Amino acid sequence: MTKARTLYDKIWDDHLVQNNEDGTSLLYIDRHLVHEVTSPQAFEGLRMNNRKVRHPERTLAVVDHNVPTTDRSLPNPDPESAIQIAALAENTKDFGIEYYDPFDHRQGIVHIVGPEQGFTLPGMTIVCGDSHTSTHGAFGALAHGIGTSEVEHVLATQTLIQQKAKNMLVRVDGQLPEGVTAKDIILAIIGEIGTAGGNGHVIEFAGEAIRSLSMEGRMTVCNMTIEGGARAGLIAPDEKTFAYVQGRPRAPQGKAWDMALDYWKTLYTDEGAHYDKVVILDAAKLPPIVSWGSSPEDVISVQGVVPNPDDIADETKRASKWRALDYMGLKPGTPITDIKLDRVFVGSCTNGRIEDLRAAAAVIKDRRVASHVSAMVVPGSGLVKAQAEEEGLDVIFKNAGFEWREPGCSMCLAMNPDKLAPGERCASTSNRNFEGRQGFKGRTHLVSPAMATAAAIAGHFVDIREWQ
Ligand SMILES: CC(C)[C@H](C(=O)O)[C@@H](O)C(=O)O
Ligand code: SF4
Repeated sequence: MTKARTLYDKIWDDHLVQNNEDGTSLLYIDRHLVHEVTSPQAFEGLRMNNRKVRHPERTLAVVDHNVPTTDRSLPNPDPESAIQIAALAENTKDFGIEYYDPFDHRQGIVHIVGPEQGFTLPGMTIVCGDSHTSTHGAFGALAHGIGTSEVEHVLATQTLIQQKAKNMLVRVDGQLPEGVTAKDIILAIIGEIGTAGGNGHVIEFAGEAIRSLSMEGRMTVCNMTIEGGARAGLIAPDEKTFAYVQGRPRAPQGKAWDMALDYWKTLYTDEGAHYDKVVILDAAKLPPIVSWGSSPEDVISVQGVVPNPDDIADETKRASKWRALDYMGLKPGTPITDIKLDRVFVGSCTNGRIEDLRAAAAVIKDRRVASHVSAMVVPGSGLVKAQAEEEGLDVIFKNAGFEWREPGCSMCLAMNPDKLAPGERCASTSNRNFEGRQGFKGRTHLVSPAMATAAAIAGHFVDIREWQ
């Protein structure tokens, strides 16, 4: 009998080209996503070595981090960004790679575009010079971020040198209460395991609560796996996955679809397979979550209070959490619902998909954004934007006083004109809250789309479970 294997083991084995003497392995890479920030030097390297892209048809490029989310027919206000975008256009043209430019209706955040196009498929190895490539693990693909020199390596060879990670299981049992979402699941997991909890592991998410999530929700969970320190996150594909993929522009069709499906159905962890680490959570006990500090592990229930770092035994950790509170301008014991906001951002590759925008819009019910709050909704892609507009969500947002923008990374990170001013406090549906992430001295609280929208209207955090 063959050894019981995890889903990670299976995908790894199916892509292994060779094991090297130094303990590393050469893996075949099925799909390579490229964006403007981490690719320029890689293309430069190819030019210098007179090399071609090995498989242009397995490579897809899109611009996202540097694009303004306002009218793009105007010149880019940031010359550096304009150079970066022009470089991607030129590189993809020179090397024969498909590229979605800022005016293409398919343009958007790379991790939203891949799945939308059916470029992301179960069982594949997927890389991108971007840490949140873990998002694609929601399809049962082994997907992880790589550095710029590795981007060059994959462009040139369609392979990657990797060290096999350990297997970790995070099982979320039971059903989520009303108002509690995929975002709260992953924030709770990171709160539980810490930002180093997944170090050296690939995390497989399983359990009833994960199975019950839509593909969008699963992507939210896998997106933030990287914030838990893991190499990648994985969810075994099922009927929901197949239904999402079927009919997408780059998905297999006809006989190829049937063959793919047969293979995809073998992608699950065998009974009795070994995990090096196991964490179990009960979904029914999860509240809506708000981050209070400058790390995604600094999380608490919306019903809680800002914790007191003096309660932490470890001196270094205590000092770092005091520093976080100082940066955030918060005092221990303050109820989370007393925290007032200046800005609200709904978007990013964590929560910029259609389901997220629907959840946000549903909270509004003819109310308006509080007068002291400035709020914006940034669809994750042109296709998400078009779908939302078809459903009239843009009108709901605009009538409530939200800005409705063009797709891109936007205020998830301060690499384009959407930034917090120093001292501004933001409820954000993105994934990172470290110092300066959304702008110099900006203060970020990570929350779900419904929580962010309710906070925009109330002007402070509210418990979405009590929202009428
Ligand atoms: C700019 C890019 C390299 C970066 C990443 O790797 O994740 C960005 O997308 C982020 O979210 O911080
Ligand atoms: S939306 Fe944010 S997290 Fe996602 S790729 Fe862009 S910058 Fe990175």
